[in-house]
Amino acid sequence: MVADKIIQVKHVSFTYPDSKTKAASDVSFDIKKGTWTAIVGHNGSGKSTITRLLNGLLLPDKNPETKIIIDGQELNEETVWDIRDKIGIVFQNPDNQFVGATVADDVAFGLENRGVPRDQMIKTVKWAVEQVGMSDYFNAEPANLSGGQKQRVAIAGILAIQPKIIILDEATSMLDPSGRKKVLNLVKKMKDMEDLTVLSITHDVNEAFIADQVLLLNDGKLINQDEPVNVFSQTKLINDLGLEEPFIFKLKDKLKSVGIKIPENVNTEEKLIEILCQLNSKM
Ligand SMILES: Nc1ncnc2c1ncn2[C@@H]1O[C@H](COP(=O)(O)OP(=O)(O)OP(=O)(O)O)[C@@H](O)[C@H]1O
Repeated sequence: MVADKIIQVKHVSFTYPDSKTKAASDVSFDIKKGTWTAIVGHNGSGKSTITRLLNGLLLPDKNPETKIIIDGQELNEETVWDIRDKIGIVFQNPDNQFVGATVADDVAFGLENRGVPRDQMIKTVKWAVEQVGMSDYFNAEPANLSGGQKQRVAIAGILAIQPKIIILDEATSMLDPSGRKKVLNLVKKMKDMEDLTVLSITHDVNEAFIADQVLLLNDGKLINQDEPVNVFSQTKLINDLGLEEPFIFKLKDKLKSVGIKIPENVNTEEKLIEILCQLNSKM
């Protein structure tokens, strides 16, 4: 394995049974360990298909050049269970991911399944619930939590089993702005602390903008792989694909239209606020 590449996808295609078109078409990409990658594309562009291929739920079309390597292991019938253990997935609907009667039970579920000894399980559950800021709800019923809190508990369940990769499959799309922000901040913190590799599948360009890299899909083809600022500054392509520009780009355009020019390299809200404050103090 090339040491820092945790995911290697080479010439992967996939055709659903009875379909004439490829849902993934000769897709190749690498993902570095400890980074955040956003997979972006319109409805039906192949985002979920790629994720299902990564954890072996779908098998690629046969081709001698095709390879999926996860954490040094080539995905095949023998390695698929090992590889699934390395990947935790948070799904879109917070209500569909609970099995436990309390938050603690729920977070313990994956550990129980793996036969983790009780003492260690109690410690790990406490740690994971703390990490996501839900200790006050340890014995609460998941049904009584808000959407954002439910997603944080789902993340705790994943952290408890210590995966190498976490996939957010539209995990924030049903949350309000505050819940969304809390979940994304949490994932960012986890990425930095636990050296997790994050993949988020999203329609939300602002969520994709905080990633380290973006994979842009269209009709099953990977059409761009780059830093978010480079991907989203191709405005025509982004609009042609039916995606929006990130908020920060729109704001810079608006400021420009009223005569306030913001330097090209200012692409975060924090930097923009800093520049506007500097301009304000000179007025
Ligand atoms: N089970 C299936 N059987 C047949 N075709 C499918 C199946 N699932 C998806 N497809 C087709 O494969 C293509 C890619 O679908 P996929 O779900 O991967 O896209 P997506 O980008 O995740 O879409 P969305 O944003 O709507 O979730 C689409 O044309 C879709 O209609």
